[in-house]
Amino acid sequence: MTTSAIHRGLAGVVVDTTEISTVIEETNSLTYRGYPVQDLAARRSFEEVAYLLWHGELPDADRLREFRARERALRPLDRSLSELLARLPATCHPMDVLRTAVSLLGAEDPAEDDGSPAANRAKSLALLARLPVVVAADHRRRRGLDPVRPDPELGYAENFFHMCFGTVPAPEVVRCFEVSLILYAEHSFNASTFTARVVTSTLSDLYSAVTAAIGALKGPLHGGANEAVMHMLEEIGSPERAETWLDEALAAKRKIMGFGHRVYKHGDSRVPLMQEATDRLVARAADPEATRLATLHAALRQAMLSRKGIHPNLDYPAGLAYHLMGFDTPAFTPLFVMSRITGWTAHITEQLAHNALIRPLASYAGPAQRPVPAAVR
Ligand SMILES: CC(=O)SCCNC(=O)CCNC(=O)[C@H](O)C(C)(C)COP(=O)(O)OP(=O)(O)OC[C@H]1O[C@@H](n2cnc3c(N)ncnc32)[C@H](O)[C@@H]1OP(=O)(O)O
Ligand SMILES: O=C([O-])CC(=O)C(=O)O
Repeated sequence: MTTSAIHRGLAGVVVDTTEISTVIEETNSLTYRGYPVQDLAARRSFEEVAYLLWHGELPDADRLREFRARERALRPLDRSLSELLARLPATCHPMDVLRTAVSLLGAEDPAEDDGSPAANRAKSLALLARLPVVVAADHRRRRGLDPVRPDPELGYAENFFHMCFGTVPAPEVVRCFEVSLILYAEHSFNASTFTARVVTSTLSDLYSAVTAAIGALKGPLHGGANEAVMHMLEEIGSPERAETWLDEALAAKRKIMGFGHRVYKHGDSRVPLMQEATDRLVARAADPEATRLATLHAALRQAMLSRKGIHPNLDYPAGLAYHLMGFDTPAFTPLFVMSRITGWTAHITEQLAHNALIRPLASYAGPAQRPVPAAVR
């Protein structure tokens, strides 16, 4: 079948409506359920933002208390998941660990899968509570350390540091992490969210949609870029090499990780806030290595702008921030998952509420119809 217009990568194609968030390219702005994300990041916790994305409104004090209590109670992992984690090869990428863990959680979920909004919200909350436990246990496993149990006295972000490192850093560091979680939570029909919606549109289950979304986020053109940014900074090595490295990389037609965006062409609305938070981490560290990395980071950003006029996306400052917080580079994209699970699952619910099977057309470019030759004997 031929079609008149082909939109490779679905660029510029509007495929559905959504009430969850909007990215306004012209004004470099992003709102979640109508609220500017910068204001949410300045005034609200990640748990409140998760509630907002799922329920459409911010929680009042009672609802927030109940939501937090339920999230904390759901954190502990079943033995089977802990055993599975221990059995995976140490070389397994943390995104593969997470994808496998979600698959197992789906296989073991005893809940009747009626796909109702209430059932899906309960599964979403369980994933929100448990994914950090998996990410932290895997982070420690790769360092040869035993897992640290979740602490129900600690908030979402603090508990995650506690499970990764056995301690909770200064409040400014926790806040910087929470800002990253809020900024990463939701971004309309990006590739991984769209993947989740495609899977959901076949009336498959929530775990299948999330497993597929993790696979889509892993790629370096999407969420995998935050990890790739750190590898790139390590490859460049020093601020003095930034310009020469960039010229060579562009001449070799390499994509520069953490730069460019399908929707924002004049800068990612989330970058200024994340960059400020990262700058605060650098100042706090007061460490020559952190200063050197930050200088290199700024030099590459400047060079990319002057050579190509291309701005950084959220993965650029987030990658450096996660490094400065002490996380291992391969764990950066799983941190993105811990946040985006909120957006993905909000979209799964929305897709189901007004479902239409997602099935585009293709313009055929293969050989014309021809007879099948006789079988070879
Ligand atoms: C949270 C997120 O997922 S944000 C995105 C994270 N991904 C990255 O950082 C990976 C690097 N960036 C990229 O590969 C791209 O910018 C994408 C995939 C994000 C967006 O791609 P598209 O919307 O398809 O932009 P497109 O590829 O058409 O780029 C337009 C032009 O800018 C160039 N360009 C865009 N981004 C980059 C980049 N990071 N490095 C070098 N050149 C780039 C393209 O080569 C193209 O140039 P051309 O017109 O001479 O061919
Ligand atoms: O919107 C996109 O295409 C990618 C992105 O920034 C995100 O998912 O946060």
